[in-house]
Amino acid sequence: MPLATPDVLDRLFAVVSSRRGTDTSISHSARLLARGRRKIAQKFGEEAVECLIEAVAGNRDELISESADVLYHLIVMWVDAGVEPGEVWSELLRREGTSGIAEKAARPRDPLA
Ligand SMILES: N=c1c2ncn([C@@H]3O[C@H](COP(=O)(O)OP(=O)(O)OP(=O)(O)O)[C@@H](O)[C@H]3O)c2ncn1[C@@H]1O[C@H](COP(=O)(O)O)[C@@H](O)[C@H]1O
Repeated sequence: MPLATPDVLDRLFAVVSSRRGTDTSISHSARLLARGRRKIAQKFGEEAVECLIEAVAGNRDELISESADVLYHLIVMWVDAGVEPGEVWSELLRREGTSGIAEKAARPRDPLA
């Protein structure tokens, strides 16, 4: 049994990638990928909204479950867009140690603002 570590995201990405172009009657990922980018984006948006509803309601267990749905649908979106998980991990690594407050303060000022 694999460990419950973030490696599960890399494994999930590999499985969803392998489903592209396969039988849509046995794979939900294959079905979603076949339905196209707009549907994939719509499903991600729906899952994100369900997730935030549980967060606001303070439903901890449902928040965990909906978070897993969001991550699955985000990964389907990456597969469709040709984004590799490592590219996102690299972006997170690049940001590591930089406070969001400091990053925002360092942005060029909009002269029209
Ligand atoms: N993590 C998930 C996962 N999370 C959610 N879902 C499915 O996402 C679907 C969401 O259901 P909805 O009714 O909201 O969406 P829908 O069926 O597209 O319906 P409509 O919105 O079109 O009406 C359900 O069928 C869930 O089972 C997932 N399906 C698959 N996985 C993982 O992906 C792997 C590959 O799955 P398959 O591609 O199905 O083999 C699995 O082994 C799992 O590890």
